[in-house]
Amino acid sequence: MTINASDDLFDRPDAPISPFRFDADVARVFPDMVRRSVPGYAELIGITGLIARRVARPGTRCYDLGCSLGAVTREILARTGPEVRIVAVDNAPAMIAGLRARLADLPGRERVELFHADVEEAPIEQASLVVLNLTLQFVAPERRLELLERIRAGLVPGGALILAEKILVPSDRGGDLLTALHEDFKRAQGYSDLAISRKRAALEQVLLPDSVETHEQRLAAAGFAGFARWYQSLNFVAWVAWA
Ligand SMILES: Nc1ncnc2c1ncn2[C@@H]1O[C@H](C[S@+](CC[C@H]([NH3+])C(=O)[O-])CC(=O)[O-])[C@@H](O)[C@H]1O
Ligand SMILES: O=C(O)C(=O)Cc1ccccc1
Repeated sequence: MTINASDDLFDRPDAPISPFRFDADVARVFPDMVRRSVPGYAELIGITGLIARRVARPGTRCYDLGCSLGAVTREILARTGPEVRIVAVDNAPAMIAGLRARLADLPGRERVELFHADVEEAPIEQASLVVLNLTLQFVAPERRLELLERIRAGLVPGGALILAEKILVPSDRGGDLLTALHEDFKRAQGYSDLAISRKRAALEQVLLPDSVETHEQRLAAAGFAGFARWYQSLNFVAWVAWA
């Protein structure tokens, strides 16, 4: 599979039908799609690596849940020592296949284990870091707390969860402004109005964002002792939480 094609999926006459799926067409354009759709994506990945450098411990594992093509996995690999293992999980076959191909000639790849699995079924053990980078938003809302509880239970002392999400903004002047600015951002990245509105429709029943308050209440309810919000760009937010 050739990866790194530019994302014109939602402009094509054969544009993906709703609902949005992480299939081979999406995998092919994913790096371009995510970079042009998530403001500050590169920074999000880079700082995740810096957090990994601080919290990853020899003899433990770092989990990249919903790894797609492994941007987080590769960043953790670059920032951690030889005794740290990385477990990358995704339930989309095209993503796992794409990541396997990308790892083939990467130094340190023997530290990475790939799993084609649902994050809700993946065992989480001896974890010094678990990353949910733009993944929890695709898990059924009523099962999100259970997943966070399982993650917390799998963390070693001193371990951390990184959670990054598109957030639900209030329908008020500030929230509407963030939503409009996200569309402006996409337009400035070269997406057409048609592509933007088709993708919005395709994601509607699939990507179900929670508000900042819901996320923070859930982190507390899952038993995390504390958290810090370390990133926001428009309607994208990231936290680090510790057990
Ligand atoms: N239940 C599930 N189980 C396993 N995988 C899942 C599940 N639901 C969705 N996925 C997978 O989660 C990924 C979400 S993309 C993550 C970006 C990446 N983290 C990055 O840092 O580039 C975010 C986005 O596209 O907005 C996709 O690869 C899905 O197949
Ligand atoms: O495009 C969006 O609106 C997003 O929330 C980001 C995104 C990026 C890649 C796949 C799905 C959603």
